[in-house]
Amino acid sequence: MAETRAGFVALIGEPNAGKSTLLNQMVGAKVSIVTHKVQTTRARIRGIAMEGAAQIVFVDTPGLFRPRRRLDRAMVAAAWGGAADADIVVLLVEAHRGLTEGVKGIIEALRDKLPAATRVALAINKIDRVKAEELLGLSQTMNEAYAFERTFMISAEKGYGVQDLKEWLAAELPEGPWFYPEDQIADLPMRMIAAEVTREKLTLRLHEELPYQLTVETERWEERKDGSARIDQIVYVARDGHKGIVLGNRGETIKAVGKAAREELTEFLGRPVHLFLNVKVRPNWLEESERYSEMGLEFRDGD
Ligand SMILES: Nc1nc2c(ncn2[C@@H]2O[C@H](COP(=O)(O)OP(=O)(O)OP(=O)(O)O)[C@@H](O)[C@H]2O)c(=O)[nH]1
Repeated sequence: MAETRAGFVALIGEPNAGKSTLLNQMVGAKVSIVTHKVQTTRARIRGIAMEGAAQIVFVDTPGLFRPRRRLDRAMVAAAWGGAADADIVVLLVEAHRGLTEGVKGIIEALRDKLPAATRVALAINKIDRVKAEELLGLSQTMNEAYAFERTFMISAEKGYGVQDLKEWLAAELPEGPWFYPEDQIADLPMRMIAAEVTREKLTLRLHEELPYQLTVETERWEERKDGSARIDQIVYVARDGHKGIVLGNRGETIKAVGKAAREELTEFLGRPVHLFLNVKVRPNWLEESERYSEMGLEFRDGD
């Protein structure tokens, strides 16, 4: 059997560049649309693609725009954090817009914010919107602005060039075991999305009180015969005191969070959801699993 490979790929680009469309093409599931609704500051998984013996884990980078407000700045910092942790970064630009001010800003940040060794490829998207001769000029202009390791011409919507990009990524990722068993990938995005929804509701409810050291995992997902879904999640906190904050007075905080999350999930899935939240204290979870939790990966002892 061929050597397995696995790694993280960050897709970056201006809003509207086509990141979700490209992801859907490569992952083959409409998962990224949903995650739009959930703005959080951590990098997380947008989707996982298998290509031959390689597992490509796409991490999300919340919009890389020019930040004005403090919150926006924090999100952008987190986005670059996600990119810095990636094995390969792919910058997606729009063929008909070219080297815009926004793209220039991103390129500047590529130099300033990422370790020098970071591998960066360019994907010129929406090539269906321009003439072939314009593309060569654009490719040259872009490569003068930054020394990209490779340049791909694609149309995420029509699927042109997407397979080439995917095969190249697969071949370039480090050798190593997969992060997920192949048969778990199918429902993984849903589990993660569900965890993100709950984490978002906790954030909304707790504001500054929210313990930084908090993570949500979907532990169980059961499809029921009556068409509803039962979802069990664990909210991990690092200290006893944090548990009290998350539960709230007589459990009212966690109840409200559960209700809001259940309503959103019910709407999203289009069927009834029974959501069970359990708050657990696990003092060292952050140290045990830092890289994994930052990436939105589930971490199990002994793995
Ligand atoms: N013509 C053309 N349109 C495309 C292509 N790829 C994406 N689009 C369109 O561009 C728009 C933006 O695509 P998205 O995939 O939502 O872009 P995004 O980068 O995820 O956007 P944000 O979530 O705002 O960051 C959508 O209307 C897509 O249909 C392409 O290859 N050709």
